[in-house]
Amino acid sequence: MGLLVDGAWKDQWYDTKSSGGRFQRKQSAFRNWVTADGGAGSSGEAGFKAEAGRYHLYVSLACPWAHRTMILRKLKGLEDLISVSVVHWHMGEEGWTFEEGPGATGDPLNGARLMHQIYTKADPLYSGRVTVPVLWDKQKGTIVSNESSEIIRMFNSAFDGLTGSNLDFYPAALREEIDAINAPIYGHVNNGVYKCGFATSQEAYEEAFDALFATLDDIEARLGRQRYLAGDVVTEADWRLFTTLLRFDPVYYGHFKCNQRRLADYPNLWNYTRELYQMPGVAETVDLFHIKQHYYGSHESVNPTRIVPKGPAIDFSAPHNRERPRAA
Ligand SMILES: N[C@@H](CCC(=O)N[C@@H](CS)C(=O)NCC(=O)O)C(=O)O
Repeated sequence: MGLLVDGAWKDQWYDTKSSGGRFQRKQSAFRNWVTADGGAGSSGEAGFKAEAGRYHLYVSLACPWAHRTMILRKLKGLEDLISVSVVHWHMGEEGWTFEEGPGATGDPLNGARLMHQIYTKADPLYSGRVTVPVLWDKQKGTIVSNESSEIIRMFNSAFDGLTGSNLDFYPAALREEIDAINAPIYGHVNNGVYKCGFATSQEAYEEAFDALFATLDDIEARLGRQRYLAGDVVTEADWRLFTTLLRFDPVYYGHFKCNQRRLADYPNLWNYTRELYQMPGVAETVDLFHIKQHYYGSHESVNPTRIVPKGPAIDFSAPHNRERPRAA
């Protein structure tokens, strides 16, 4: 684990000393947008027009942020238009690598050995963390974006003219509702589990833990009133939450000490997670081997023995009752 400083790699764990033991996630650096006509998006530069075969996605199958982009790529019918490289699950001293292994593809596109070489190819003097997902432009030879929340919005609409897809996970009429629910879920759940797991003071851990479970309690109640987070239809808010929920019992409950309750102890959340998992195409984006190997094997300060637990036994394919959300 490390980061780039003026284009040079430094092996360094997250700094929590200056923040009372709190893990603080840095802002993503590349914030351009692919758009239907190549015009600029809400940040960054113009010049990234949606075209078949032009863009490439770098992901880890372990990573919940990258997982969102893989789900949207699948559901929006973008698999033939946007190619993918999958990094090796182990993130060690050199960060993410293209070492080969089951489910890891290497980097046939750029021939890189390490993910940080993709960042310095885009910006030789880049300083910052080397994260996935990364959306790469083959034509310009640079990174379009390394911010998953924005990549999924590009996937949701920019390529519709090419794919003919009319599925909309960020419909105009629900945007306010989606943005309002995304905010606490990002802060207390998606990032909240990391704040628990990477805390280096008791106080920081407990603060994150309490906020996480208070938010899960709120969502549990909401899912007793309605089928999905923003109402009757699946939106990006559901996919953003899903990738964290999927990892909850296998990883966050134990490895990140998020153990007030298991996900399986929340009737609505657990049924909802299985419903989303069972939607066509979604299970194919899930790789529990990469997920468990990555977390337990890569975070040496959290799990020094790197032993990967065999359990728990979970059946994401078991029937759910979400046709009748109120009944739970
Ligand atoms: N804000 C980013 C976060 C991505 C992120 O933190 N990815 C993790 C993997 S789950 C990563 O690559 N971490 C490497 C590091 O922090 O050095 C996004 O949502 O795209």
